[in-house]
Amino acid sequence: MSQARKIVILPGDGIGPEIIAEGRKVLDAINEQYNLGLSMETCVFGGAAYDETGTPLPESTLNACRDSAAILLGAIGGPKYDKAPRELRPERGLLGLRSELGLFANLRPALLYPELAAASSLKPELVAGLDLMIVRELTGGIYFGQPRGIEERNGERVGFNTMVYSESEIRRIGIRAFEIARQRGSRLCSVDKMNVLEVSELWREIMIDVSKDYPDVELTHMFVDNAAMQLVRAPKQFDVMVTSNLFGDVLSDAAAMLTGSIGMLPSASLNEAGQGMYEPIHGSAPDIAGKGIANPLATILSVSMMLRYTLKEAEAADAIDAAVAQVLAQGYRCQDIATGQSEEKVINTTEMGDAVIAALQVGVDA
Ligand SMILES: NC(=O)c1ccc[n+]([C@@H]2O[C@H](COP(=O)([O-])OP(=O)(O)OC[C@H]3O[C@@H](n4cnc5c(N)ncnc54)[C@H](O)[C@@H]3O)[C@@H](O)[C@H]2O)c1
Ligand SMILES: CC(C)[C@H](C(=O)O)[C@@H](O)C(=O)O
Ligand SMILES: [Mg+2]
Repeated sequence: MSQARKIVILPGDGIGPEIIAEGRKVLDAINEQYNLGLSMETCVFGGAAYDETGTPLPESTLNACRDSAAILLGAIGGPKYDKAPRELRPERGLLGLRSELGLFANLRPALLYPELAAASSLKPELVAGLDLMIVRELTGGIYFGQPRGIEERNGERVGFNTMVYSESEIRRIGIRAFEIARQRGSRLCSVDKMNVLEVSELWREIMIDVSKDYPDVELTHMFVDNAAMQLVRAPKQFDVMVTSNLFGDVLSDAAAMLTGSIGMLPSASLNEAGQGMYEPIHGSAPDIAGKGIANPLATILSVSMMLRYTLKEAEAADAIDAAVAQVLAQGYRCQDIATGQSEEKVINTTEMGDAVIAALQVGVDA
C-alpha cells in the first residue's frame, strides 16, 4: 500500500544530486508553507546505487518507491557505466522502476515562458505562447519488447529489438491522452509510423476507436518524421501529442529546445492508481556535472507537477509555477537559458533554487 504523504527522493548521478538539492529545497519550503504534511526519504538509485550495492535499482529502493505516494528523481547514467553489463546499467534501473510501478503515462509539457523567447532555438514569433503537452507511452514499445539482444548469425553479430504494443496498452494511453486533451484545447495528434510499421497500424486503429468516446476532442494523425519537422516548423499547431515510448523520447527532447533549454522541461510518469514519478526530461549531463551550473528549473517544475497530479495540491503547485515565472521575469538565468541581454542576471544552480524560494516567500507575504 502506498503511503499518501511519503515522497521518495532519488538524486541519481551526474547533475542529479545538484538539481535535486534545489528541488528538495523548494519541496521543503512548500511543505512548510502549505502545511502539506509530506515526509521525505532519500534512496540510492542509478549509477550511485550500482557503485554502492552492485545494482542500479536495489530492492530497498524499489520497496520504498512502491510504498510512496510519489517519487522525485534527478537523473541517472554517465560514461562511467557504459562498460557495465547492460542489465546493470543505470538506464536499466530507470526502466525497471517505471515498469515495476506501471508508470505507463508520461506527461511532458513544453511551455514557453515569455521571457525565454529569445533563448528558444526558433524565432520568437514561432514559439510565443507555446503550450504543448506530449503524452508518451512509457512502459511498452521497443524499450521493453521481446526478443531483444545481440547474437551471432551467419558469421556476424546481429542486434535486434522488438517494437510491440498490445491493444490494451494502446487503449489506456489513448484514454489518458484524450482525457488530458479534453481539459486543454481539445485537439489530440497521434504520432505514429503507420506507413511502415504494423505496430503503428494497430496504434492508429485503436486511437480511432478510443476517439468515439471523445466526440468533443479533435483527433488527427501524423507520421513521426513529419511530426519532428512540424515541431520545428510550426510547433503551435499542436495542443496534445500522444505517441509511443521511443518516438516520445525523441520528440520531447526536440520540443524542449523550443522552450529555451532542455533544463526547463519537467515530466510526470503516472500509473493507474495515480502514483507518480516526477523528473526533468534531461539526463545526468556529464559534460557540466560538478560545475554548479545545471539549470534546476525542470526539477523544480517537476515538484510542481507532483503537487498537481499526485498530491492534488493545486494551490501549492500554482505557487511554484508563479515563483518560477517571477524569477524569470526578474531576469535570473542559468547559463543554458542566458542569451546575453543586458537585463539578464546569470546565476548558478544553487542561486536559482534560492531565487525560487525567495519568490515563493514574496508570494506568501503578498
Ligand atoms: N531520466 C534520466 O535520468 C535520463 C534522461 C536522459 C539521459 N539520461 C542519461 O544521461 C546521460 C547523459 O545523456 P545525454 O548527454 O545524452 O543527455 P543529457 O540530457 O544529460 O544532456 C544533453 C545536453 O543537455 C545539457 N543539459 C541537460 N540538462 C541540463 C540542465 N539541467 N541544465 C543545463 N544543461 C543541461 C547537457 O549539459 C548536455 O549538453 C546518459 O547516461 C543518459 O543515458 C538519463
Ligand atoms: C535514460 C533513458 C532510459 C530515458 C528514456 O529513454 O526514457 C531518458 O532518455 C528519458 O527521456 O527519460
Ligand atoms: Mg530522453
